[in-house]
Amino acid sequence: MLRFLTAGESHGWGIAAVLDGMPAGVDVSEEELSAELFRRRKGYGRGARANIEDDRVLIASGVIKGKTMGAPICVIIPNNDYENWKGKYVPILAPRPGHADFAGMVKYGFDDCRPVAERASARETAARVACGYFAKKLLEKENIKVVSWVVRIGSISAELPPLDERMSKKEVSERLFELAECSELRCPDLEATERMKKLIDEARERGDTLGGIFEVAVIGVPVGLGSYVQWDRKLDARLAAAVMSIQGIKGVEFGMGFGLSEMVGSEAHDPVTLPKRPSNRAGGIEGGVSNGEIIFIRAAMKPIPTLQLPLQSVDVRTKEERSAHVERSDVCAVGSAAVVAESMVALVMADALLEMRGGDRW
Ligand SMILES: Cc1cc2nc3c(=O)[nH]c(=O)nc-3n(C[C@H](O)[C@H](O)[C@H](O)COP(=O)(O)O)c2cc1C
Ligand SMILES: C=C(O[C@@H]1CC(C(=O)O)=C[C@@H](OP(=O)(O)O)[C@H]1O)C(=O)O
Repeated sequence: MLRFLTAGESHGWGIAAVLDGMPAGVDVSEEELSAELFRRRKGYGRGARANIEDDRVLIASGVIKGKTMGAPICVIIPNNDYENWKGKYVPILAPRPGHADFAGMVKYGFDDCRPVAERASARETAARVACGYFAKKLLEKENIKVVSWVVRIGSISAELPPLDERMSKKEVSERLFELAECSELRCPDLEATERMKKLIDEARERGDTLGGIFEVAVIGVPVGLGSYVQWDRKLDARLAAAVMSIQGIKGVEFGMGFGLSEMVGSEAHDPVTLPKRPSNRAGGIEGGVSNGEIIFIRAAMKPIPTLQLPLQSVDVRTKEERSAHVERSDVCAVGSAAVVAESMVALVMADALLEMRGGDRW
């Protein structure tokens, strides 16, 4: 069983994670891990914090001579911003609508929302990406690859670029990913990227924020990961929970997802033909089990909750109406969320692979 826990607050000393259950013998490197962390941190629309952090990562345990040992892996990512916050306490007195502030404060009995904001923050996703890196390396040994790209920012949708009709779905996914890596928003449509950037600039000027939609594809998946025999073993349910757990994600669908509900069965389902099926409207999972096709996941992220032109809120001490707390923030982080989703998907896929194949060493 592959499992992980994270610890750490956004402006505390740092973020850490323990990943348990990685088999021995997987080649890993701090350089590659740092590159993954960079992919998450960068991106048009991110705030000033992204330039403060450099996400230098320490692998504190579980790796010897560049290979995993089968022992728990501990990763530590110091927060550079800690030096600027040390010894200071900035209370959050007016909960930000859309953030965890209000519900968290009531739940844990605080008299302001700062402790909530510190742990609810997506700074924690740096640790998820670190764990996801190890999962990706395990999957790579089985030629399974996880890729992602952004398809919408606010009201602007990407037109996915015309790709050669002779390309396989695998090649198409890989090409979309390559194009996404060239875009500051991780969107394969480079023309739409320019309009999306303008939309982000306009939102920033108005003191507003944006969300969007991204897609994740898992290529090279064998038949049989996950199971229909129990609800909590279904691969789609596990992947949906993993992606939904990312800060700001409000919807997840597989293949044609909600679109399938409008179709008749004869149009919706993918005929079974050998050696390959002609379509993949199911998105690679039937009955909670991978069916050998590419797994396609689409997820929606809501706009960032911290607004520079804030919504109405209430002072939690005086109970008087006032504007929500304002502080430094991202304007849009959909591309970063997509990288986090790749990591979460890789962790679920690696767990399902280990379940099916077993193995202490790889
Ligand atoms: C990569 C990433 C960066 C984020 N940056 C911010 C931010 O700068 N400001 C903010 O208010 N919310 C940000 N969020 C979203 C909040 O963390 C999230 O909305 C909040 O934790 C509440 O969780 P929920 O939206 O899932 O309910 C970010 C989310 C992600 C994934
Ligand atoms: C620090 C990260 O994301 C943070 C997530 C976040 C939030 O509220 O979720 C708020 C912002 O933090 P700050 O107020 O320090 O600028 C983001 O920068 C990161 O992704 O590394």
